[in-house]
Amino acid sequence: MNTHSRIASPPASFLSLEGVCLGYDTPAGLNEIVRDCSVTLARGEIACLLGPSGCGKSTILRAIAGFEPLRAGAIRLNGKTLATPRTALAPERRNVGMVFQDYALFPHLTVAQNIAFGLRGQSRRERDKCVARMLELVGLPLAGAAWPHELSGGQQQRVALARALAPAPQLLLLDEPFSSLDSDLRERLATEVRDILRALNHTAILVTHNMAEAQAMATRIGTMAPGRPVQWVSCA
Ligand SMILES: Nc1ncnc2c1ncn2[C@@H]1O[C@H](COP(=O)(O)OP(=O)(O)OP(=O)(O)O)[C@@H](O)[C@H]1O
Repeated sequence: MNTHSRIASPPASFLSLEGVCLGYDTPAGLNEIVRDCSVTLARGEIACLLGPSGCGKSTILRAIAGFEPLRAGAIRLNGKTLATPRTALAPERRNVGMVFQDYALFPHLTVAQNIAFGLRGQSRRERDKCVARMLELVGLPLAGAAWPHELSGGQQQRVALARALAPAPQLLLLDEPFSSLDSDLRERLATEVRDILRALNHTAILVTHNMAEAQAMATRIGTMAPGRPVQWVSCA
């Protein structure tokens, strides 16, 4: 018997943060916000960052997206180095999508135009097909012609998710995407978004203050506290 066949191979690394340190320059010197954040995610994992206000959760997402320089460490995605203290791939070349707390839909564009916004390189036909697929995916198949202000908060957040997923990013970053919603809707939408991401085998990092939300969504939870390395636990 081939003994190697009985050895389970470790999950392939899709996203890795390796000893990442982040901070902001102040007149008094560097204000270090994130000290030594390390984690490796396989494709399809959903990681949640939990921690008190101001501990640096959004700073980590911004660094992955390309909007904060690394003070130490490295970030790699699907075999590509996104950032080290000496090199940084431009945000638009990272293939990373983001969803924020306030939806950030363009008010002067319809729902369909919002979703199509990141698809400018494609033909009209391809764009229309992708928009229809995304609307179906987030449960709003008839909302394409609506304006953002005609939708509820939960519907707008679904459109924001559709817009982020439309260009097929390799990684999705969600910064407290449910926090402006009431608690019932918040719970329902968290579960829906988890199911959508699972169906697509999508890798994502979610920032939240809410432990129940993290437990409902995550395969991995990173707990942050000021000045301490991020502590990661795996969820069943
Ligand atoms: N551009 C900036 N320049 C200087 N300091 C900043 C900047 N952005 C954030 N900070 C500081 O970095 C710290 C971490 O901010 P960050 O937004 O990452 O925290 P957070 O954990 O996401 O907080 P919250 O849960 O309130 O959104 C805060 O003390 C904040 O004041």
